[in-house]
Amino acid sequence: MSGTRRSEKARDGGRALCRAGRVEHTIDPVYDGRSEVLVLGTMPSPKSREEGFFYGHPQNRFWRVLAALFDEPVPENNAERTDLLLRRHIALWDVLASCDIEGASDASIANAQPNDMARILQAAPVRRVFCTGSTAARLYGKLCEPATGMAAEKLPSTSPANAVWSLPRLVEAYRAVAESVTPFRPPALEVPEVVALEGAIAAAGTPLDALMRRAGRFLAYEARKALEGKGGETEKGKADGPLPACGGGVAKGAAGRAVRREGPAVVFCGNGNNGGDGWVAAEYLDNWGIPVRVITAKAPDELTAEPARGAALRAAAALGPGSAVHVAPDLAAVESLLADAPLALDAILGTGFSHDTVKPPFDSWIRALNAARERGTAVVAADVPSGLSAQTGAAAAESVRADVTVTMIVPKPGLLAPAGAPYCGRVRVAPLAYIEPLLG
Ligand SMILES: NC(=O)C1=CN([C@@H]2O[C@H](COP(=O)(O)OP(=O)(O)OC[C@H]3O[C@@H](n4cnc5c(N)ncnc54)[C@H](OP(=O)(O)O)[C@@H]3O)[C@@H](O)[C@H]2O)[C@@H](O)CC1
Ligand SMILES: [K+]
Repeated sequence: MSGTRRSEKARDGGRALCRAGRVEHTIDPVYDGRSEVLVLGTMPSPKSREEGFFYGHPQNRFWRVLAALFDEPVPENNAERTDLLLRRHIALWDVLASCDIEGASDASIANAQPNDMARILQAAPVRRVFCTGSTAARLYGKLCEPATGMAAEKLPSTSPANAVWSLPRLVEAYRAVAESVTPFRPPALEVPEVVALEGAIAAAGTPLDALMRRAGRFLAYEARKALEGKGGETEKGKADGPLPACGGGVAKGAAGRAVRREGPAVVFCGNGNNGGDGWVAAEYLDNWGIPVRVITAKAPDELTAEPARGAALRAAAALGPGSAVHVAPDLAAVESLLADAPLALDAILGTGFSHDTVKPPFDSWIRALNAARERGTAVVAADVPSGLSAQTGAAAAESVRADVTVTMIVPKPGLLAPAGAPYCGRVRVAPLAYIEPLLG
């Protein structure tokens, strides 16, 4: 009963059915049996019809609002937008099935025919209905409410035309949506179960390289928050986008410690897929205006693990002139790069590691990282602090002490174990995919 598969009509962006003046809705609703709120617009704009998905205009703030509400990075494509909605138990559609309309002008709507809301309401336990603007709310009240018996709550439009509503105000107005859905708390899974889950996610349509992109973006998102000194706070109204490059001064770091902010962020990448997360994060940080120094034992074309190799090649090519890659630097160079770093990312070892000792050069990198943290560098770990067994929490002789650990998809037992927890700092689970239907 999934409403998420896009029809032939949707894939052609609705152009075939978009006659002059008369527009027919051609994008399938997003919902499933877990959707608890229904969010309705009026009718997709020409840009959305072209994109084949809701709120497709790059200036429309709908996706930025939703991402900020749930404290996660802004989704970048329609698969990620669908995933966000389903993960957060939100159904999305529009009030109208067809109407006469000029461009994206709600004011010009005439001869409106409503969508049949029973399609969603009979399949999903929807508790509240929200409309994203006055026209949608008015048309819903007139054309849909008599059939549904559910009143809709009016939200401000996220359209760029509604400039009087700033992004932070929009986020506050939309908070009722987030407060109406039941948060999903992912269970801790054993490492072999996590590997199996990654396979199931891939089989369900999100290949591992796409998953790694989401992982690295989430890591960069949390790292940027650590740099801003926001720690565990929910980011209210903050859009992804360029921030000023690191300037001078001192801010409160992720753990509330004083963090120096003079130099580029340092990203340590191992040779496996944990390193791949680091490469993607480096690319995002650089793209957001935060210069990085990537430290790697091997050049991207020497890596063999996939999808890490592809991620590293892409990131190395994308880094701007303010950033740099250091292949197999000696320890003095590593220490020098860390000397002024406000932020360091630990993407050396992840779930692939469970040993008593860490091999060179990674052992010396970990020592240097921990020493830098003692001097005020904020440390954000990818998936698990390097040196720690994600499965048991046992720490190797050299193990990273992190301020924040961004663990992918689900918590792992080692992060929660008494032996492992002190190394992790604040643990943030990155909800990279809609896993509820896959958990059996
Ligand atoms: N699969 C996916 O698509 C996704 C995966 N994701 C990410 O992948 C991570 C798992 O990646 P993985 O399985 O590649 O293992 P990983 O933790 O990088 O370690 C392997 C490296 O460790 C090294 N090594 C081993 N022993 C060592 C020692 N004693 N001392 C030193 N080094 C040692 C070993 O080197 P080698 O022994 O081969 O020389 C190899 O290079 C996971 O944690 C998550 O972050 C997410 O992006 C989501 C999508
Ligand atoms: K790590």
